[in-house]
Amino acid sequence: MNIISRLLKSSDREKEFKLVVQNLIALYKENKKHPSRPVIIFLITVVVTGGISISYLLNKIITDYRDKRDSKPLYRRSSSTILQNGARELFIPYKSRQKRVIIKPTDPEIYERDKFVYKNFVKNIKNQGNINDQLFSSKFINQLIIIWRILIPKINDKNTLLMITQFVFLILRTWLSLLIAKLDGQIVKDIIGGKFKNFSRDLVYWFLIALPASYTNSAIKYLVKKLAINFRTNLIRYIHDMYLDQRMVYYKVMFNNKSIKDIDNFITTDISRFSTSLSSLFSNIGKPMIDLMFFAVYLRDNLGTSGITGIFLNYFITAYLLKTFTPPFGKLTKEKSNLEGEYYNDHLNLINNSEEIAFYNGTFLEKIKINKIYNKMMDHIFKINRSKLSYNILEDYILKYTWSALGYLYASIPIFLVSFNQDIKSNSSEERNMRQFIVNKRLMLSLADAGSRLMYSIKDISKLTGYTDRIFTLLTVLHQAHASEFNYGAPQSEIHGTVQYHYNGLRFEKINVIIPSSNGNEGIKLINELNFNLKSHESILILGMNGCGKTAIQRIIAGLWPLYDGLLSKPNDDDILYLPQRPYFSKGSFRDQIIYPFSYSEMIQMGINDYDLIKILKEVKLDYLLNRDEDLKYFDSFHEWKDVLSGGEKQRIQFARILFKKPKFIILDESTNAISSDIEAYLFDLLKVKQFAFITLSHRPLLIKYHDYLLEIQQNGDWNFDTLGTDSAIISIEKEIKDIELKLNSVKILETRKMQLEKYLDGEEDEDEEIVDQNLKALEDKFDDDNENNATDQNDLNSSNISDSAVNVESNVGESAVVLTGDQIHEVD
Ligand SMILES: Nc1ncnc2c1ncn2[C@@H]1O[C@H](COP(=O)(O)OP(=O)(O)OP(=O)(O)O)[C@@H](O)[C@H]1O
Repeated sequence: MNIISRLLKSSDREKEFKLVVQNLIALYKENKKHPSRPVIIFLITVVVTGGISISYLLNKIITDYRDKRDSKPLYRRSSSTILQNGARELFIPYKSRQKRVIIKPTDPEIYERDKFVYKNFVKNIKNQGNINDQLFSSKFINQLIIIWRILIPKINDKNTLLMITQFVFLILRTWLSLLIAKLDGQIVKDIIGGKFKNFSRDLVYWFLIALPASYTNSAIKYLVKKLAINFRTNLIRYIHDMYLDQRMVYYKVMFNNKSIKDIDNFITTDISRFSTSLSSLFSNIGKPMIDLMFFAVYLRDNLGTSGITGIFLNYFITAYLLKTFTPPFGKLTKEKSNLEGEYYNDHLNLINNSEEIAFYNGTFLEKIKINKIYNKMMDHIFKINRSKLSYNILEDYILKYTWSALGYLYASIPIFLVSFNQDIKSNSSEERNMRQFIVNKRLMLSLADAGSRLMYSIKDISKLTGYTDRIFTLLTVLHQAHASEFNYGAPQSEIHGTVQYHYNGLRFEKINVIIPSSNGNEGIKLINELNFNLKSHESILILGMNGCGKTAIQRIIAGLWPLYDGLLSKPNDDDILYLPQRPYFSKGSFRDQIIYPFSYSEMIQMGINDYDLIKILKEVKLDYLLNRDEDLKYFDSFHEWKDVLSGGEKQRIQFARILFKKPKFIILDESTNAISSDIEAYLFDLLKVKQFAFITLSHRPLLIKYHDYLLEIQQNGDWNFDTLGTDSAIISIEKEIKDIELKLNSVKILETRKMQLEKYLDGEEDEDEEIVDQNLKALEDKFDDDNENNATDQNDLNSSNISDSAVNVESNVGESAVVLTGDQIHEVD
């Protein structure tokens, strides 16, 4: 009450205020007499870092104790089970127990929402025209903001905690630097003053302070790496969940008209570079910023406002100069990543197709190609280095030398000023000056170091703009291909076919089979208004010349190609098994090849064991493989299966997959052309006996006899549909007779030629040479005629290796101008 009444009187209030100010000034002066209080600061630091370490240790001891108490015997379990909600369940061995980790898939809603964000961004950029992609341009910042949502999806994310912890450590480190600078000055003062006792005490402080200092440094480095890994994992999960889901983006992406080259390189390399670059940028910028603030406040007391203004003016001029002369690192880095990706892919292509290239003797051509891209990459790297050279000279001159000189200048200002003012030189003032100089110099150097690190990070940001742009492009392209209304580059109005699911059969109604266009044009039509209906347990042979569009039908059924028009009725996707022209073999055991695309744990869940697999192998006549190799007996052998198995064996493994999965419908694309005819007949009979409904795509009329219907596709896109019934065997036999006649003819030609050659070599004159020539000509003409009639027949019997008959030979996503079908490749050969 007393105070309040006094406050009410203004004169008293004035007195009171003066008193407070006087007290404060006295306190400040008192404090100035003991400017260095390293002990207190040191103690606080030790308490803070000690507190963190002790709580960490306690936590560890408690969890270790709990682990021991609850420990269960360690047993191996499948490490990746897919739960019903699509989440992955992992069991990770952890100390003496197993840790269960659940990884939830990205919510599909997020993709639907994000799709529009990327779409609008691209639209806006288009409208705004060519935007500068250099440092801090709006494009970079906006791209980063959009990607940021993937890196840190919610505020209370563990990455936010990591960033805050990193921030705390950065402040702690700056604080420790300040402390070390003071202690440094103090030690020099002790030495000059010859105060051994103080010197020894300060040295002990020095060693003690080194403990939290080194801990802090390592902690920051660790946190930067941890954050980079977390960023990468978040991005990769987001991308994998989109790239590898039911919509088969990894396939469709090649039809995106904005497609990118070497998508694999984007996913495997660029994401890692982006994450590292971003997380280290946080500490690269954060630390010098904190340093600048702390040191500037401290130095202001010693150097005065004009000194500190000078320093900052210095910074701004430097930043301006460096920014002006910075080469476009973002663009250069982006281009470098592209070239590195191409170079890597060329090597990958060489390894993947080594046998084929070796047979063709294509080494020289491949070498030229690889060297060419390598040289291009090196030219580019040289260009970057050249542009860096002049920039580095400027950078070094300013940051290393000019700044140090200015640092000395600023650090000496207070000393000279004091000396000029006082003009007295006592021992104690010299000591004080020395101490102050040492402290100022150290802080100035730290300030310069902080400033230069901030300037160096201009280069890092510039590089980050390049990585960000690449990641953003990747995400945009993936979102486009992932959209449910993905239009394969065609105008949206072009795609209006209807797909009906859960149909107990397979029905095509007025479906035009069209090659999707990836450049926004209307696609090329292969088959006109196709109609057919296949019920369960029935079979159909789709016969046609190479490139007429047989595999295209399969692609439409599988949803890889769009349904431009008509109605497609099909069973559930789980009820259909597609056997591609080129069998695929995954990395894994022999068992994994038979049960593909199922996993071992799924096989167990299905109630199937290795004995059942042996039965299956017996049925497809592959059981001899099991006796060949001790490992194979137990299905646990690991090999490069695509190289180890013969063409026919690979195709028979495909039949084993049918017997394992037991689908209702099977689509076989040239799936028996490497199998001997007796086994081929046996396998088709097996399909009939087991009552599978199947569609065979082939150019071999010999297969007619195994089917109920025949769909013949003409070169012009027209087609005929026939019900075969009992006729099938007759038609098939007729075709076979023609085939044998054809072969007989060719043998006759060869025989006649051989006779001619023998006579010629024996030096005999052939009186009837002309007659022989005429006969030969007649035979050859007949051969050509027959051949034309049996055009669809010509390639069948000698196809020995199915792996040669690739469906597509295009290697680079986005370059799908013309794609050769398997047999077109043989023809070109
Ligand atoms: N992604 C693509 N881009 C452009 N054209 C393609 C693409 N895929 C296939 N084609 C073309 O479509 C046509 C039909 O291909 P498809 O694979 O259906 O032939 P096919 O009848 O199965 O031939 P084969 O009997 O040789 O296997 C071919 O001319 C092929 O070059």
